[in-house]
Amino acid sequence: MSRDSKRIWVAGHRGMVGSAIVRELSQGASEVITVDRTDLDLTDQRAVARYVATQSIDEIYLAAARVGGIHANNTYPADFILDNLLIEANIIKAAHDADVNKLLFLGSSCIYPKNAPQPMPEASLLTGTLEQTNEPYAIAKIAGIKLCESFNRQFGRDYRSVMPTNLYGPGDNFHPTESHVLPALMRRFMDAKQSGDVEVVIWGTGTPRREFLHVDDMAAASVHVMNLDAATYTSATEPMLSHLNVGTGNDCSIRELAELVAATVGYAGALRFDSSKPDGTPRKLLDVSRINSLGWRAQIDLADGIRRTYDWFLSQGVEYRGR
Ligand SMILES: NC(=O)C1=CN([C@@H]2O[C@H](COP(=O)(O)OP(=O)(O)OC[C@H]3O[C@@H](n4cnc5c(N)ncnc54)[C@H](OP(=O)(O)O)[C@@H]3O)[C@@H](O)[C@H]2O)C=CC1
Ligand SMILES: C[C@H]1O[C@H](OP(=O)(O)OP(=O)(O)OC[C@H]2O[C@@H](n3cnc4c(=O)[nH]c(N)nc43)[C@H](O)[C@@H]2O)[C@@H](O)[C@@H](O)C1=O
Repeated sequence: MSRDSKRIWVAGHRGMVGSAIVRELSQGASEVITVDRTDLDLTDQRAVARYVATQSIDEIYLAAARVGGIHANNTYPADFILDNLLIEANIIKAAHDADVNKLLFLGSSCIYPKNAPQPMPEASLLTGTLEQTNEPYAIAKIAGIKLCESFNRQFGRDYRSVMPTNLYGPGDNFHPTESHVLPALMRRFMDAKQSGDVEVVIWGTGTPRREFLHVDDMAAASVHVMNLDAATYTSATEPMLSHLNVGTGNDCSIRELAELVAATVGYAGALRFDSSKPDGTPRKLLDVSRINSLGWRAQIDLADGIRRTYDWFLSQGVEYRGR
């Protein structure tokens, strides 16, 4: 079958990353297929098997997951481990059974040990203990990598994995407590500006460091990795036979991020750090030398990405909290 006639399923197409992957793929000649959660619950093994068996799929982008920030992960650990294990196991098994040979699994940089060397190379996987606030989610994501790796080893499949750093952009979740830091602060600063509040509370000490990648860069990286020829991907991921990091290679402190978001929103009040809230991992910066050497590099600078995200957020109307 020629590449032009590929039929590609994007699982999680309504999410921030899935919708960006759909936008990216729509620029090419492939046929992109999607199915709403109301028609297919991805935690339902039989339903997923039926769907994949009947769709003549060539490739799958597995961007569906239960996702949330530090508070959501810490509050709903059972949901985060169980839903993610079910979704990835159901889709990967259904893909294999239906002879879908190519799949891209999206993991997360939280798979690496809490005190991994910085920047964190792919080889630091399983070399130490995980951050407590998201251990259940991280274990599910590690299981996803190992599912792909194991189907490759046992059955010769071409199931690839990418480990994104912290992402942001259009389609993000702006919920006040369940979201990630960047959209949470964007909304909080906007609300504070509108109501004239003299200070805004930021969780934790402000000292943890994070790396932020715009979701359009993530979508471009996903398609880039999926389209590498098999020999290139395999040699790039050795000796793990599994995953590639995706990030910018730069990080900043939460305080610096907060200052940047406040400036973008135009909030001029004070920042108060609430150290009774968890900081999570002290630093999460990915070593992106492998993916860079394969011809992909992040394009969107953080200040520009935050500005674009804010413009998009404003365009959604004041009630928008997420999907
Ligand atoms: N956001 C981030 O900072 C990061 C994300 N990632 C990874 O990237 C991937 C995408 O994340 P992101 O786009 O941010 O997450 P979102 O929450 O924006 O999207 C997740 C998608 O999964 C779908 N989904 C969840 N559960 C089910 C289910 N039971 N049945 C059907 N569909 C379901 C959701 O459907 P619906 O919209 O209908 O609810 C949604 O479309 C995930 O694997 C995540 O772990 C990795 C690192 C950082
Ligand atoms: C993508 C990644 O996302 C989560 O891990 P995280 O990197 O800790 O991401 P976060 O965005 O939630 O927090 C980053 C930092 O920011 C601080 N912070 C300040 N104020 C707010 C705030 O208002 N909301 C949030 N969420 N954090 C805040 C917060 O205390 C922390 O120090 C996991 O789900 C993990 O599993 C995962 O994969």
